[in-house]
Amino acid sequence: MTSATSTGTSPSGAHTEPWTFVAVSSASVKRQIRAIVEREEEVNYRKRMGHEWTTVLQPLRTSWRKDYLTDAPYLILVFKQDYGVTTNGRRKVHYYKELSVAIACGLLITAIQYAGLVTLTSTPLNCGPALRHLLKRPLNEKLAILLPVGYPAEAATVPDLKRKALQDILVEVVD
Ligand SMILES: N[C@@H](Cc1ccc(O)c(I)c1)C(=O)O
Repeated sequence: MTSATSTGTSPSGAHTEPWTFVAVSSASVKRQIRAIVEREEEVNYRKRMGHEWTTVLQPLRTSWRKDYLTDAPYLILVFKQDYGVTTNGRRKVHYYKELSVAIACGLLITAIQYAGLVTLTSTPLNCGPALRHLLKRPLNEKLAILLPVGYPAEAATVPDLKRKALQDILVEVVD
């Protein structure tokens, strides 16, 4: 809850706040989300993604099986609002909506981490409409990301990812 509050302070194009955060703790809804995601991801991994994509993911040990969707106490689904609707029913343009939602997701991930919890950035391919429907979200909302949130399992391991060196990511322009 606190994480969503801090994320709601995120900057957005023309301050249109083009996001909706859906926090799911219901075990039965989490089960339904898992069924939708695993059904699509199995096809993604087996057919749609192709050899190059699945090969590059191998060190990260991802797969179509998503135990975390029912293990995690919370699933936060972030929806991007393609446009807003004013109180008198008119459409409101949402400027820079992709970038605004991406910034908000970054803040949310950071807030979760600062709260002592963990998450992962999951991007259920081709599941947006079914998840939007399940969660009764309106047509102007598109799923941007799904974050399972909780404490790490005792036996959890994470890949030992190396980061690019500072000189490879920072270009300084000085007088
Ligand atoms: N959406 C899939 C596949 C996936 C996974 C990790 C990743 O960095 C990338 I790029 C894609 C999934 O969530 O498993």
